[in-house]
Amino acid sequence: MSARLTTQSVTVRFHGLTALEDVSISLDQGEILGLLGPNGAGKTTLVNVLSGFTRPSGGTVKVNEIDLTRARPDVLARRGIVRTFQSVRLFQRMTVRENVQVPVFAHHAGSVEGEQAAQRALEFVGLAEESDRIAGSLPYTQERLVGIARALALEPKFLMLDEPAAGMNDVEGAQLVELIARIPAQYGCGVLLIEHNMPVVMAVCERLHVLRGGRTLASGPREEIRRNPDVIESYLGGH
Ligand SMILES: Nc1ncnc2c1ncn2[C@@H]1O[C@H](COP(=O)(O)OP(=O)(O)OP(=O)(O)O)[C@@H](O)[C@H]1O
Repeated sequence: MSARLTTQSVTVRFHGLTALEDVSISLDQGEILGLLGPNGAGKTTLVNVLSGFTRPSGGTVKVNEIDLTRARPDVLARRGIVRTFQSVRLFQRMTVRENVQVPVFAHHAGSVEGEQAAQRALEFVGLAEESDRIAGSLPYTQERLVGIARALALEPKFLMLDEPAAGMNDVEGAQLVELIARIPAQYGCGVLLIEHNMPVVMAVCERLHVLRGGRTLASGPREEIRRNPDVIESYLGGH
């Protein structure tokens, strides 16, 4: 059965600052949902809540009917909820392959399946031939691809990508779009994509959820969001 990841009325407060208020989203396996909003809108905080790095002050996180609101990141990863980070930190002296294997082996220590999953992920992101290279010698874009391969090697049901194209040039960004678009078919997972680059978002996301000031501004199919006057005024600015 296909699974659905949801938040229901999630609120996060940090010492008086409300980072998220009453945010409800859903992500189905097999779809790509774009999460948009200006700086400070609460996008990363929502991903932190979904991946267990931040406990919400209110609301729930569920996969189907299973409540995972207070689950730790490793528990969520085992249940197939995996995220990447805005700034990837690789083990500089390890090889590319070892970097991808580390999280996999944390789940199934040293297994053949784990090795195979890491290999598949490296092939998928186009880095199989760089597997034996020392991670510290990789250019920036490839470093970011290793971060995505790491997450994919866990064979997630739900993958959250936090600004994966940040710092890439247009050609690299376009290649990444093509790669992200293939993730649901290849891995059968749902993808939550945080991305500021509007052409990237519009190219790969069927549905969008827009945050502003920690609240939901709009949510719906891409074409509807593109025409939404509130979104145009407050965020898209004519893009
Ligand atoms: N750990 C924290 N402690 C205090 N305030 C925080 C913390 N994390 C985030 N915030 C605040 O919560 C708000 C939402 O931040 P968040 O990083 O989620 O926004 P964002 O939409 O991801 O922004 P950006 O596009 O800049 O990454 C901001 O005002 C931020 O300063």
